[in-house]
Parts: sequence; structure tokens; C-alpha cells
Amino acid sequence: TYLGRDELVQRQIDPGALKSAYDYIVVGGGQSGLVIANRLSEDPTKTVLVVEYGTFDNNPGQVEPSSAKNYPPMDLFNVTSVPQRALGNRTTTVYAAAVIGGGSTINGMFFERGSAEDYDNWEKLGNAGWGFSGLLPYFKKSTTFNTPIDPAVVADANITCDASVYGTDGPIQATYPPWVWPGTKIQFKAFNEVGVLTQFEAAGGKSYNAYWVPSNVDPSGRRSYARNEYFDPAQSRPNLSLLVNYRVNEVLFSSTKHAHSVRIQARGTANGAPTITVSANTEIVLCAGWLHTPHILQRSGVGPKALLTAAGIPVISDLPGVGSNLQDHAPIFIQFAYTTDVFPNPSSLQTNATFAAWAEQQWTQLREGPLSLTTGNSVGAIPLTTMNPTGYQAIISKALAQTPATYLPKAYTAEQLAGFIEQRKLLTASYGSSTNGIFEVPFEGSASAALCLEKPMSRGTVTLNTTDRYAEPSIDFNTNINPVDVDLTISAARFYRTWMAAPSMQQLGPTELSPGTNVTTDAQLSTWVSSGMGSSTAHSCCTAAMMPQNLGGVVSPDLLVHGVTGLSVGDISVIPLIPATHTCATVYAIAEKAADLIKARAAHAGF
Ligand SMILES: Cc1cc2nc3c(=O)[nH]c(=O)nc-3n(C[C@H](O)[C@H](O)[C@H](O)COP(=O)(O)OP(=O)(O)OC[C@H]3O[C@@H](n4cnc5c(N)ncnc54)[C@H](O)[C@@H]3O)c2cc1C
Repeated sequence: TYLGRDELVQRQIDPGALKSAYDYIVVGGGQSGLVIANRLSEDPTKTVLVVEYGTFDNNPGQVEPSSAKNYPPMDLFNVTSVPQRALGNRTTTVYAAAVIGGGSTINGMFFERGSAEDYDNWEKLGNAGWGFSGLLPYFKKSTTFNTPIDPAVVADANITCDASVYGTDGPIQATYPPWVWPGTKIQFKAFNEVGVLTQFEAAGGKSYNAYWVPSNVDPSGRRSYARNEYFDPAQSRPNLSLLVNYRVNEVLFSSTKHAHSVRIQARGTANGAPTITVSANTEIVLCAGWLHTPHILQRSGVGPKALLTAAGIPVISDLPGVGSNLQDHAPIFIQFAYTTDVFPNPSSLQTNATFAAWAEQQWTQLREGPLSLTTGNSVGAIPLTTMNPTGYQAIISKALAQTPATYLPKAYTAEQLAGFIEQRKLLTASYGSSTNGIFEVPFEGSASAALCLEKPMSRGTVTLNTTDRYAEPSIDFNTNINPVDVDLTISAARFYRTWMAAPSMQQLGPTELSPGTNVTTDAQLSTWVSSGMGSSTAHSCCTAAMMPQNLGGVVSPDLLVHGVTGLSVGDISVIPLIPATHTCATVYAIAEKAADLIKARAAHAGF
């Protein structure tokens, strides 16, 4: 159901109704912010204010499956990267949500977790309790898995799942939509033939090889996300307030470096326009996402000293890691066509009017059929040992022989270098592991795919504009700046060809369109990579990393910002090393765990 304007106005607060202080202030009402606000306001004695730059997207279409592939510009910040040196100086697309519910409101609803190794690596970077076993209770707490509504589809496609790895009463609903393109089964079989086995269930820490992935939709196929599952049920709590269309400019600190309030300003007003200061009695929690959490920290005097000084911002905590360590899953589109495709296939919706009409009717009358799909439900997360069995050792040796500073952002300090060297140890171990995906190949019956680099060596930055701190920061992914990332991508492209050459695939008649069969040498493939790769699959993260301060980290394992008190981060920025998975489910788990940590320390302090 959708709220009318009057109801909306009721649950938002007018700036005039703001109190001078709340127990908690959550900065950003995106995906993680709404989870944390819900959990903190479960205690009716605690007051919680959420300040969100965006507003509600009330378009009914935004909860339909078709919204998975259409990202409304009004729900995103209008930003691009700086020219990417290893991508022929192209600027690349940047995704940062600007709407209530954040990324969960607009994302592709591909709802998976990483492998156990992904999270165990976080723990190894100095973060006790953040390994897979520490996070699994929070993955479960955030999610309910519903039995797929069409058992015939499940049986026919042989979708296997183990509901016990999910929760039974978590807010976010997940299931398999009632449709699978027939070609998907052939693609699974072809994967098996080239050494990529099918997982029975990936979400229990086995997200590598080939597997099925549910969509975060409710049993009627509608988007299940932070707004409708975490915010709407809490909206009547008198202790929870939400202020929309306001930007948090800065966090303000006492002389003892305690974060006591935030300064906010109406969206769209000019620099120097009136601001309002609101205080937090207990804690301020930054949930402004990978782009703006570091931006707000930098504006507030928490960040690299040289940068802050250049911007004329007094240094509260010299944390060089704020805004660096940026990672994402860089994609490149590899294009094939099937000359003898099965019917129906994904392009039948465009090429066959009868089928398209049938699909439309299935959807409007029964909410079934191909239009129930979000972004597909199957993926390969291929270990490097499978993609390149004869070459992976050489890639590992090359990575370990590099002088790291050569490829890292210039501003990296000795601490950050030390942190990267720790990350590199773990990354190269992953390159040699048969239980961790290095490249992702999403598939749903189409011949083409986006190959996504899951474990990059390159590191990017988010940097404050020193002459206008309220302008959008400069975003440099540094995609493929480390040549190891190019080697990995070449391995993936060659392996895709191997997959297309598998015996079962031949019934579909695959033919290569791009890069083209004449593009074979490392040099040729490398040119293709530099001209075609993007920087982001909307999984940007890691810009306020949870790592020790002597490794360039920004927050401790309890998510408190190093060097100050009363300030924590609860969003995707805290990830130290990007997991080989789409990030939404992981963000729910982080936010659920963050809320428990925040509650526990308040109880301990007697608040
Ligand atoms: C287009 C898109 C498609 C995606 N597809 C998938 C997918 O299919 N599967 C998957 O698993 N993941 C997907 N993701 C990734 C996933 O949705 C995100 O990683 C996740 O939502 C990030 O959550 P977050 O809480 O860290 O940040 P966000 O949800 O982005 O929340 C940050 C919030 O802070 C607000 N904000 C920013 N600055 C300020 C400020 N100064 N003051 C106040 N508020 C501020 C923003 O408006 C935003 O609402 C996708 C993401 C996008 C953007």
C-alpha cells in the first residue's frame, strides 16, 4: 500500500518541530540507516532522529520487479568519476543513492551473500567478531526466506536451497520468482562441464562456483527493502523522527573530541544558507554511504591531515584512511550471440510479439511469468584456480613481487601501505583458493554477460574539494591501475570462451561478437579491457574501513571512529575488503550488527 501525502507528512517531521537533542542521530536514511534507526528506536525510552538528504520515492512502479533494471536519476546523486588513467582516460559511472531506503530502494534485488572466506578475511584484518560465523546471525536476523510460490518452476530448473541458512522472521523477504529462462539450465550444465560445479545452497558461506540467488521480493513479487520492512513498521513510534531533504554538513566536536551534534542544512540551499544544529546525547551514527560518509568525516576534521589543512579545516583526528581504500566490482561486457537459441529466451520479449503479450498477461493476471524476474537468479563466482589453472600462480607471484606504492594513490601513508600489504596477503591467498570467486558471471539464459572483477588490487579515493567542501567530492576508482587486475580480467575473458565452448553449450550455437575471435593475445585483450571496462557495479565500498589505525583504518571492530568518541559508522564504508558478492544482504547484516554494538555500549555506559 502507498501512503497519501497527508500520511507522509504525519510521519516526517518539519524542521520547526525538531528538538534540540536526541539520544541518537543517524546520518542518512538509506539502507543501513533505516535498519539502525529501527533497532535503536525499539527501546521507547530512546529518541532517534534520522536526517536524510533525499526523500520518499512513492512511485508504485518502484516496488515492481521491472524497477530492478531502471534506476531513476532523481534517486541518485548526479556524479561521475574523474578520468580513469587505466581506462583510456574515460570517466566512469558512479552509483550513490539519494532516496529514503538508499540503495535498497533502487537496486537490482539480486540478494546474495559472500563466501565464508570473504568475511573471515575481515576478521583477519583485526576485526574480531566479523568473520562469517560472527555475521551469520545477522544475515539471518535481517531476512526471511519464503518457499517459492511455483514448485513446478523450482523442480523444472532444479533450484536447490537450504532455508536453514536464512532467518524465519527477519524483515527482508527473499524468494525465487516463478520463472526461469530455459537456457539457464543449459548454462549451469555447461559450467559443470568446465569445472564449475553447482552449489546446493550458496548463502551458507559457499558463494563460489555456480549457484542460485534469490531476489529480495515478498511472496507477491514486490520489492522488500529497508523502507517498507524497517521504516514503515516503526513509523508510529513517537521516539523515531525522520527529517527528509536535509543534508548533514558536519559533525561537531567538544574540546575533548567528543562528537556532540550535527549541523544540517536544507537540500538545495546555497553555501552559507542558514543551518540548524541538533545534538546527540548518546551517539551519532554515520550511514551516508560509501561516498558521503567519508565526505562528512573530512568536512568535520576527521581525515587526512594534509587534505584538511589544504581545505582550511581544523584537524580533529588525523585519519589518512578516510576516503581511501575505495573498492568496487569493475565490469566489462563480453558479447556473444546464440545462433540456435532455445525458445523462449530473454530476447523473445523483444522479438516475439505473441510471447511478449503472453508474458504481459501472465504478469498482470497472475504475477507470474518472465516479468516476475528482477535481475536474474543465477551466477557464477569463479575461482581463479578454475579460470586460469596454469597461470594463477604467476599472477600471485607478480602481485607479491610488486612494490605496492607504485600502484597506490600518491597520498598513501606508511600505515596505509602496511594495511594494503595485509590486504594483499589475503587477496593473493584468495587468488589461490578454490573456495572464493575472483570473477562474477551473472547469467539468465542470455549469451552475453558482464564479467565483474570481484577481488581488485587497485584502490581508489574519495577526496574533498578543498575550495568548496559542500560540492561533490572527487571520485577516483583507479580502476585497473594495478596491472594484476588486467591479468585477472584477461583470465576471465578467456574462461568465458572456454565456457562457451563446453559441449552442452553447443546446442545454442554460441558465436563471439566482442572482443571478437581475432582478439587473442594478452596485449590485444588488454586493449579491449582498457577501452571497455567500467569502474562500478554499484557495489562501491570500503572508504571508512574497519581496520586498526596503524594499518590506515578508520573505525574499530565496534565501529567507533578512531581518535574521537561518540561517533560511529554503520554503512558499507566500514568494509575493509570488498566481498565477492552483491552488497545489499551484507549491508543488512552490518547494520543489524552495528545496532547491537551501539545498544550494548550504551547499556554498558548506563545510558
Ligand atoms: C543502482 C544500484 C543497484 C544495485 N543493485 C544491487 C543488487 O542487485 N544486489 C545487491 O546486493 N546490491 C545492489 N546494490 C548495492 C546495495 O544496494 C548498496 O551497497 C547498499 O544499498 C548500500 O547501503 P548503505 O546504507 O551503505 O548506503 P545507501 O543505501 O546509499 O544510503 C546512504 C544514504 O545517505 C544519504 N546521504 C548522503 N549524504 C548525506 C548527507 N550529507 N546528509 C544526509 N543524508 C545523506 C543518501 O541520500 C542515502 O539515502 C545496488 C546499488 C545501486 C545504487
